[in-house]
Amino acid sequence: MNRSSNCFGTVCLRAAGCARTTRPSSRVVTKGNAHHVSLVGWRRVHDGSITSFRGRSDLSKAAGRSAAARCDSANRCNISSRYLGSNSTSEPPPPSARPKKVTTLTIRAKKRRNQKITMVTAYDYPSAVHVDRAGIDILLVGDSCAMVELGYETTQPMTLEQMLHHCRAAKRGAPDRPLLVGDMPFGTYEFMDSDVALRNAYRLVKEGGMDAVKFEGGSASRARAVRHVVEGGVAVMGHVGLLPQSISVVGGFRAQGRTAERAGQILEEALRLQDAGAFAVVLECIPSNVANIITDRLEIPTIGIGAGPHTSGQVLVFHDLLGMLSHPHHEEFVPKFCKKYASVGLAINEGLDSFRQDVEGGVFPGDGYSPYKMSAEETLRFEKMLEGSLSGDMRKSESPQGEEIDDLSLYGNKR
Ligand SMILES: Nc1nc(=O)c2c([nH]1)NC[C@@H]1CN(c3ccc(C(=O)N[C@@H](CCC(=O)O)C(=O)O)cc3)CN21
Ligand SMILES: CC(C)C(=O)C(=O)O
Repeated sequence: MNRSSNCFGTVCLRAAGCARTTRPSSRVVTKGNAHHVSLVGWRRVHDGSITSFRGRSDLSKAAGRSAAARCDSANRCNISSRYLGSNSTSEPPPPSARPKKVTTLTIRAKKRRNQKITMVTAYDYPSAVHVDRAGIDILLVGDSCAMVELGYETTQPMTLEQMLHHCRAAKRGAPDRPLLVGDMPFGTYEFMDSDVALRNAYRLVKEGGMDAVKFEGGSASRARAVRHVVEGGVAVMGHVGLLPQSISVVGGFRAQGRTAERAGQILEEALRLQDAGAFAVVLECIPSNVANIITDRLEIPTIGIGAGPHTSGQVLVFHDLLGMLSHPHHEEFVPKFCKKYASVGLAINEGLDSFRQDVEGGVFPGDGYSPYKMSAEETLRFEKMLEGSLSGDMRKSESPQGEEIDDLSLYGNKR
């Protein structure tokens, strides 16, 4: 076993749940030829309380340095051991160290305490794991999935079945900590009969594993549906300003609320959604001053996208903020309000290009990536068999590796 993984199995396991380490948390200690990482510190957990931790892991010097760095980053990132691939999980994390579930109450409390709320979209297992690891408060399985994952030009084609498929994958990636919000797809909640909305909201909760659902729009009839769904026991996030699902009415993905009348209307819609029981509301593509006033007038938090810095929180699309969409098909949809925090698309292009070059040039796999060997004895038997000197019966003869195979895990590791 890689000695540095001790650190993940014991120390960082206890660190799961911390949001921020408030004292230095790791130190590589060298005594003669022995090295270990000493971890002692205090951390603030998600409910705001402070807790202490202490740990030690014996390491080689190089592994020590890298483990210390990884543990520090684990502390910062608030991750649980299952995401770190720990293979020494004999010691379960104490309940106090488990990641604390973000709830609608947590979100409301953050606004009251003047703490910014973070929300990022994720549509599948790996992106949900990443969003969870980064300590983001709210994971939105948004219907922008239709555009960034499924290649549609708008969000309108997304079906409830497609949404459920993506919700289930995201849920498997982030089952414990972030608040999971699923978008109600276009055509699943607008009917005058609010029971349709309630029925579909129940599906996102029961089959998709979502904690809450999001509706676009703040008309009186939309607010009635929101009230009905909240009364039915499903938390609802509202969404005003630019409503991408109504693109055929609006005419394009562009800013809203730039006249006094329209800004007043958006404020009214947000107040109506609050009154109907929404726990938060997204403000999309509106001027900063308008978002500021709406945030001030509302009791519930506002989550902005292209709405300036004064909202209670911010949301961005996963692919946009990570710079994944360097393909021209995507680039035309990346909004100008989006800051790119990474160039993942570039890294993907480079990786794929290198693979192609390596295979075409005969460089990959080479000896280094051809791990499966046949013993000299079996090679000889094989050669003889090919020469036709072995009978069919002998081919079935017990292989010396037969028992060993039983002892291997699905991934070929020795148990
Ligand atoms: N990748 C992605 N990111 C998003 O944030 C996002 C989606 N897709 N799909 C659904 C909606 C659509 N969004 C968008 C997309 C583009 C602009 C944008 O850049 N609009 C330009 C004007 C474009 C025009 O006039 O046609 C602007 O100046 O506001 C705004 C919001 C936000 N949402
Ligand atoms: C952009 C966000 C707010 C959204 O609604 C989506 O991702 O669908």
